Amino acid sequence: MDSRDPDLFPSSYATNYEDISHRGRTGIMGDSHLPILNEEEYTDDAFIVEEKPVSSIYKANVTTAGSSHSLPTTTSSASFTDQSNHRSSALKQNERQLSILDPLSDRVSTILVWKNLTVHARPSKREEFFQRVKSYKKYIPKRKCLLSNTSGAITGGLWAVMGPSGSGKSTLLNTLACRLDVNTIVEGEMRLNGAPYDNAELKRIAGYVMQDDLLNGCLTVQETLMYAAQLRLPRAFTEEQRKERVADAMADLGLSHVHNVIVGTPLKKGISGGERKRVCVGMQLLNRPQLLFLDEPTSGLDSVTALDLLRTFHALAHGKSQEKAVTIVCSIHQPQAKIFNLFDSLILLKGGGIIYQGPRKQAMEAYRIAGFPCPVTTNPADHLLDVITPPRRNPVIDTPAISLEQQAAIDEAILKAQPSFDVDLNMGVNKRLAQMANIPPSPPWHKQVRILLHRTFKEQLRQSRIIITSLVQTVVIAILIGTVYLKIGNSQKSTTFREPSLFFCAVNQGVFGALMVINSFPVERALTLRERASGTYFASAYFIAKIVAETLIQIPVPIIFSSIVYFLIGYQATVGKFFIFALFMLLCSLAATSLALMVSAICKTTDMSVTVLPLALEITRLFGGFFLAPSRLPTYFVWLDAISYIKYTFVGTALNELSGLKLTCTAEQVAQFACITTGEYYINERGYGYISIGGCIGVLLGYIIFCRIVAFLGVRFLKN
Ligand SMILES: Nc1ncnc2c1ncn2[C@@H]1O[C@H](COP(=O)(O)OP(=O)(O)OP(=O)(O)O)[C@@H](O)[C@H]1O
Repeated sequence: MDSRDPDLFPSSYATNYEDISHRGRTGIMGDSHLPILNEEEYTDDAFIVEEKPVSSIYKANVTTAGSSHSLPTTTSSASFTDQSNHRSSALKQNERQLSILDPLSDRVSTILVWKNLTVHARPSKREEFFQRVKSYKKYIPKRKCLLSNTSGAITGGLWAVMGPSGSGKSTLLNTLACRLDVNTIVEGEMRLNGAPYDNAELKRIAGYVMQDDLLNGCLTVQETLMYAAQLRLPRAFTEEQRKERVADAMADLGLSHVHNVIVGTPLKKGISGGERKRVCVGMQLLNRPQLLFLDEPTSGLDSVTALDLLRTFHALAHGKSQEKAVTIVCSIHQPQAKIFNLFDSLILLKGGGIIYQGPRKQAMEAYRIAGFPCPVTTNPADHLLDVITPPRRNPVIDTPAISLEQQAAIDEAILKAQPSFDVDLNMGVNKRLAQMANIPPSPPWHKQVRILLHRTFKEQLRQSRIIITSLVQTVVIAILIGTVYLKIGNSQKSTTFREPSLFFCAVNQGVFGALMVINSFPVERALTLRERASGTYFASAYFIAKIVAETLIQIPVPIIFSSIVYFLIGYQATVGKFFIFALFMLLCSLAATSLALMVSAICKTTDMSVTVLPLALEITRLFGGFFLAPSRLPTYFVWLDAISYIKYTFVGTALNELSGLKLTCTAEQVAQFACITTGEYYINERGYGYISIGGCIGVLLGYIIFCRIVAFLGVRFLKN
């Protein structure tokens, strides 16, 4: 069978191949008709394809490959031998492996090895339900295979994990970084410098930068890095040393010129996309990790920024000093040629299996041996993916698709064209003690609370526009309510205004705060989850700092509201009663924000939260004690009534205002026996007396504490 056998390559692909082969060969021979190449783009030796009898090698490969339908994995090319009982020969073996795998192996400090790694995803509850319904008694849970029996090693330098969309790049990265979803099952072994590792251990020596850059938009670059340094660096570091690390990270990443610029929010422009990505990397670099995982670092960046960023990564991976060299692993989608040429090594994935692993330059050689030399004018990264990605059938231009057999033969040929190597789990075992010895822990809990409190205050004050707007809104609404019910006095008529005005005040304070929390918390939660995943702080430290800072910032609003409303409406003018009224407004406002916090911590997304919260608010209003007096409430609604914080605010303020109230009557009202002289009459008539003022305060405090505990549990345990 020839490499251009029409059975193996349908017409369109054969033409394509013909073209590839022709151009490849003319390129080698220096055909003068070829376009003059941009030196930076094409000087890489990956493009210089040596002339060899390609077709014979390919022929041998595809003949043995047969017509297998299964996707290839590295196990087909690697023979695994357990050498744990032969330490010295294992070390020699290590060196040999490293020299095959990694051109920079002499300066490697951390080696990550995995063997027979398989990852499955369990079906979601919904999928499982439908599968059960469909198959009834014969139900066998169907798992989706995300990675199938892969083995490999990551050593020093800059690594690219490439592959078609859905091939498992992020899954491989997340598995190695111990960051998989909870619905996944991992089988196989992973070792770091010869020892099994877990998330906690990896956090100490590795960083992970996710695809989307979640950062605090209102902090500057320097502040962002400084807070990260305070939270992540060992407690023995002095403030000066932390500043030095931050300055170092900014210098390494080319961020010094924007150190004072805010990161930016969708409404307020800050640093550029590439700079945001650098800040994320900088945060991970602060504790000098030996390993850095980056998920799609160039996504969303223009080509110049992407190239610039990758040059920075290349410089970091090849560090100025051995101490500073970081092994960087990036998952990346079809990089441009200049970016591709910056990578030292490559892992090429397809359908959850590894098709190629080793030095980048060698990949082109393997493809050439397999019969697919890269044409000189083609981006090598595109070529690597094009060959392993079967073209889809296109009925419009009548392109026949490649059959599974043909594609499997191509994959097999590429696998066979690579030098085989053994994956030894003991690789790097001799480096372990020197590199991973006791790293001192980061700051204690109370210090984390202090740092986070400082950060939260700073963020809130930077958003002073929101605080000022909320204060202005409070003043305006307080004046409006005050003037609508202006000076109600003590006449018999005043009783028709007193309770509605009290209820309106409770509703106002009980809704305002909730709306602000519901919109902002889900974004903050996502950022917190990410920071905690990097081991930055404890969930409890974050939560306490958040609660304290927000409560302190929230206090002025109900106080200002009460001061305006109370005196404009003219409730009983005694100091004690005013303070009790203001206390109820404060508790009502805190109960509202606590409810909103709980809803958004449980619902997790803004969309879900804004659907659930209005229902909860409506219930608290409906059962607020005003539309339906507590004495007339049907028993089957008692439980809904019990969870309405507005009711306890309203009843509490009504008891406060009506007790001791003296009402005046006209002579006519006395003559008609229509004169009620005390507020207590209304307390009895409406049934407010079933609880005391202290009882209302106690219930509101209990409500606030309960909602905050549930919110904390949501933040602590709901991770996705
Ligand atoms: N937790 C999961 N549950 C179910 N399926 C999953 C899960 N994680 C990944 N997958 C599936 O596994 C396959 C590989 O996903 P992965 O995100 O690793 O691919 P990728 O190569 O990074 O893709 P892309 O380049 O498009 O981001 C996809 O088909 C994806 O839908």
